[in-house]
Amino acid sequence: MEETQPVPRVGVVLFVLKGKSVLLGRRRASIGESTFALPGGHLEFGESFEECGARELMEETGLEMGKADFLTVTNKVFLDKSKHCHYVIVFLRAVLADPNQVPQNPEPDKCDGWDWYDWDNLPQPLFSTLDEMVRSGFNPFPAT
Ligand SMILES: Nc1ncnc2c1ncn2[C@H]1C[C@H](O)[C@@H](COP(=O)(O)OP(=O)(O)OP(=O)(O)O)O1
Ligand SMILES: [Mg+2]
Repeated sequence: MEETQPVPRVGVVLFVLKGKSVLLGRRRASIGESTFALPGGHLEFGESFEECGARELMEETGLEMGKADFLTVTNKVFLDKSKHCHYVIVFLRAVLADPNQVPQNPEPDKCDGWDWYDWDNLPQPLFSTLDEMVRSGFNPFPAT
């Protein structure tokens, strides 16, 4: 019988910025359980990064994405207790279409809820990839 080899997948993740804050939610999922993470998910066949980001943001938070820019990309192998997987993760910076929108939690099985957190006072523990970026001095805000 032919065995399916695991392959790398593409994730698109958003730094949604509002003033000096970023949108984070506490994950309820196999990878990064209980950590604070950015909204995002798997790139689907035929999607642009922006389309994927806007779709995942709507599915996970009910928020409508406004302008988005490419920030960076990482190549990450997760050796989680429950699951081993490999992602190329594309990070975008985005703002909301309407800054007064309030995040909802349409997928309570995947997230405890979304809120805005001051970049200078982020909650702990952060999702591993985000934690590594913050520790390395990464800053998602546009240069002023
Ligand atoms: N905040 C994050 N920082 C870095 N990588 C992330 C982040 N969020 C997700 N990823 C990476 C690792 C995840 O396993 C992968 C897919 O995202 P995840 O949120 O687990 O999928 P999903 O359930 O939202 O996607 P789908 O709905 O498409 O199945 O992307
Ligand atoms: Mg997700």
